[in-house]
Amino acid sequence: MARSKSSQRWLGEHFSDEYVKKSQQEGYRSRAVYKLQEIQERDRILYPGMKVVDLGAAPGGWSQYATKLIGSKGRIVASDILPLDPLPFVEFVLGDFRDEAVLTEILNLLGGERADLVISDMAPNMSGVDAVDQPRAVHLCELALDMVRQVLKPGGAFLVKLFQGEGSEAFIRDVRSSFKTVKIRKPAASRPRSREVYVLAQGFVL
Ligand SMILES: C[S@@+](CC[C@H](N)C(=O)[O-])C[C@H]1O[C@@H](n2cnc3c(N)ncnc32)[C@H](O)[C@@H]1O
Repeated sequence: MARSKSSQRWLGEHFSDEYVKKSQQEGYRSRAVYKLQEIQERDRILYPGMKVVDLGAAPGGWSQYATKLIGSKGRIVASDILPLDPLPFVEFVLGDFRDEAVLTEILNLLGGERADLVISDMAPNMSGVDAVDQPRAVHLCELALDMVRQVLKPGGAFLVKLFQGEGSEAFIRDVRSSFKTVKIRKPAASRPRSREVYVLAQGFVL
């Protein structure tokens, strides 16, 4: 099958990327793991025994990394539209997180307790047309925030990928209305030319 110039460029960058090589050497399923690792090293959001919800978890790099830090007494409920090859200590819900049934299953797996942390690395399928992609991406973040308000315990934290552009400042203001502190992180593994940043919100106020 013929590949477009942009997909050829993506593949070229992907395979020469130092984080791709590192993830393959270290047995991680994605290069995205180094974004979470850098945030963890700075902000210490993961700790033993905690309950974590990982939205948009496939192929599973973030969940893999999180299980190492939360240990056997912790719990990870991961969810994605795409299937996830099983990971030890990770409970998985297949489906669109916007479906009521997915939310119900996540809540069931949390065993009647709220989560300490929700992480979301979700991104919509990009069309390449900014006027279409940006509102879609921000809307996904808003829906993730709605879900967070239903599953997170008071004092809990939320880490979410956001694309800077139209609507992103309004989303950050919305996050601020429910959390004591909100920080923006741009890890080294996040490609400089990408407008993606991570919003880290801590101290959830119910
Ligand atoms: C960048 S990947 C996540 C990578 C992951 N953090 C890792 O380390 O392996 C984004 C994921 O978001 C998922 N996603 C996008 N929209 C979603 C939705 N509405 N519900 C559930 N998952 C979604 C995609 O299927 C994709 O697997």
